[in-house]
Amino acid sequence: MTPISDALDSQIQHKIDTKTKPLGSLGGLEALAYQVARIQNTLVPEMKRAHMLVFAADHGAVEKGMSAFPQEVTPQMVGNFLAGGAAVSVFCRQHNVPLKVIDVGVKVDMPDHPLLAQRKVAYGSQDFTEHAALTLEEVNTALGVGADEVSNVVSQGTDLLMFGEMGIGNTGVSSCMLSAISGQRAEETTGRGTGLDDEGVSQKSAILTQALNRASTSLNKPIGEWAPWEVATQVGGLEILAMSGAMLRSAELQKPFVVDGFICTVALLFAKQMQAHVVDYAIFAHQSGEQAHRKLLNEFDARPILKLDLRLGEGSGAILAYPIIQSAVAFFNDMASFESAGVSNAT
Ligand SMILES: Cc1cc2ncn([C@H]3O[C@H](COP(=O)(O)O)[C@@H](O)[C@H]3O)c2cc1C
Ligand SMILES: O=C(O)c1cccnc1
Repeated sequence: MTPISDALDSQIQHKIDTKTKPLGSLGGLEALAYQVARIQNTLVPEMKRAHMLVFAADHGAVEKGMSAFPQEVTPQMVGNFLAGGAAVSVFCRQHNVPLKVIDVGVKVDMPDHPLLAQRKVAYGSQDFTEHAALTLEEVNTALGVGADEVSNVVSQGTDLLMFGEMGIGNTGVSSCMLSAISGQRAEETTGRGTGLDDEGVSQKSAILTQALNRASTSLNKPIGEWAPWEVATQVGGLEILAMSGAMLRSAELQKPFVVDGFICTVALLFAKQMQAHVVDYAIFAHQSGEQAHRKLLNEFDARPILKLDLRLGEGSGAILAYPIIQSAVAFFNDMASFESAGVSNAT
């Protein structure tokens, strides 16, 4: 992965600073314009075509009681995305962004649909309280599916990738991956997901602790010290890993991508274990209501665009941030400079 070129850095900053506005007054929008122009390595960036890829999969440990909702909601919601009735479908339609759903591991077969890619790696993961969640081959296949889907979209032409997920139980799987990578206990990383009460959260965190203890014993290593492939096989999820693969390929192809909520940020954390520079291409859409997200964002030094207490996933926060990213590029390209508009600058 080539690091982003710094050749235009001072010209990009100069272009921002000479617009008809007090210095720095467009705040976070300036940082966004700077990031997109740097990634595209141009003083005239484009932000006209974006694509949303939603990865779907199931999780064996859901049967132990990790979510407020039953597993059959995963395929039902995939149907809803395809029919155009889900939140992400509605917002993508509003902004003219094509949506594609990729089945990487839903527990049942999904009927064919023009917006669905049938890329099932397995019929869900194994219950990670009892065994490793995935084989190494499944992990690599899931990473590869995410990467392939991004290559397809990039070959059609795109300025921005957005990723989303659907998989009942995947806030728990994300918390477990976060604990395994960071060494934080499950109590610190577990949240309410789709709406568990306090008792439900304690049960979820006990399940995650059981999975982390089982895997630590089998690897003979404490959490925080596992290799990335150990994290992925022991406690990973197929849609989360597919998003990591998609992020890594976006960065390789020098395309910016939008990180949605907590689950998507954990996918980025995993991708970062493989390639640190992937983070330079990430635009953080929002701070989710899932409790561990704020701290995780701080660790990335991220300044999320929105803070709406969304706790939905699907890529819904990413698509909501899209018009703001477009506005950042629009001001950078189209606003007058003090010189062009004949406006006096600060003395
Ligand atoms: C109707 C419905 C639509 C959703 N859309 C996204 N999610 C979100 O909720 C799930 C994660 O939460 P948990 O870990 O608590 O199961 C994921 O599928 C995520 O995309 C949904 C969940 C439900 C119930
Ligand atoms: O922040 C997220 O990604 C999230 C939170 C709750 C439920 N689903 C997703």
